[in-house]
Amino acid sequence: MSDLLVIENLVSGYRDAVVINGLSLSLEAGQALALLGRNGTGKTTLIDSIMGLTRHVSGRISFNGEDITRFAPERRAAAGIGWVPQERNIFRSLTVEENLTAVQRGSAWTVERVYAMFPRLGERKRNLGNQLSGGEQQMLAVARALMLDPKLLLLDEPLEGLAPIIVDELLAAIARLIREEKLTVILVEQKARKILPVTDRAVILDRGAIVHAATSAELLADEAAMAAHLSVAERPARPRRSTNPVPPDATGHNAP
Ligand SMILES: Nc1ncnc2c1ncn2[C@@H]1O[C@H](COP(=O)(O)OP(=O)(O)OP(=O)(O)O)[C@@H](O)[C@H]1O
Repeated sequence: MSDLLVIENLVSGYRDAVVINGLSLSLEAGQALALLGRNGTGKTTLIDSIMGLTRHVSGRISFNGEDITRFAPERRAAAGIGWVPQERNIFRSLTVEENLTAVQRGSAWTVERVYAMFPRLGERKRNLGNQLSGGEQQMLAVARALMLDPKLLLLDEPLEGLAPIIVDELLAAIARLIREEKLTVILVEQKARKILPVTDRAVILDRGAIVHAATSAELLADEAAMAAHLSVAERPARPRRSTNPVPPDATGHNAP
């Protein structure tokens, strides 16, 4: 398989601040990469740099055989890079269906195909964006990105702040995009153990550089690397009795 994305010695950041420090990374078409690391290690800055939203200092980014280093964000999107930022970019005053058709490129991804991937969106197709739960908004944000028929999908902490039941539903859809649709994906997440089962490879960032790279299966089995580079909260969950008799809010909002 050929590399869809190649990043060579990238240095980038914001105004005077250099955040990404000479990072190199390549991703084959059809691969899914987990982009991991503690808070503030540069994950979002790397995603934003791939999208052309940061200050470029030096280095090179190639996508689908083309040097896109100097491309504006819209040109990168047109070249096939789909982006779902942490802020869930959806039109809140449009219905679910209008959100989808507003961005459709007459591509492989139709509204019906999106509803087959996210049945919950089909059920809510006449609801406005601002009437959706957090989890539904996140599904809609991913679905909108799909309507642009991306070759590479960048997902920046899509699971953050969602109730466990919605996390599992969204993760199952992302897993289908990776395994069945063979979409190339970079998935940013704090909870490594949640996403490593659905990705092929993983890199861990610290201070804007890759400090560990492995297959996802290797990293999942590597307690020492997890402990060294990821948060303490990333220890395997032990079964324990619930102290809270109220189940989490199944709408996707955090339980109080
Ligand atoms: N707009 C900005 N201007 C200047 N510095 C920024 C800006 N955004 C982020 N930074 C800095 O860049 C560094 C990396 O932040 P970044 O958001 O990329 O980390 P992250 O790994 O995605 O963290 P998190 O998991 O908390 O989102 C941090 O030190 C942060 O303070």
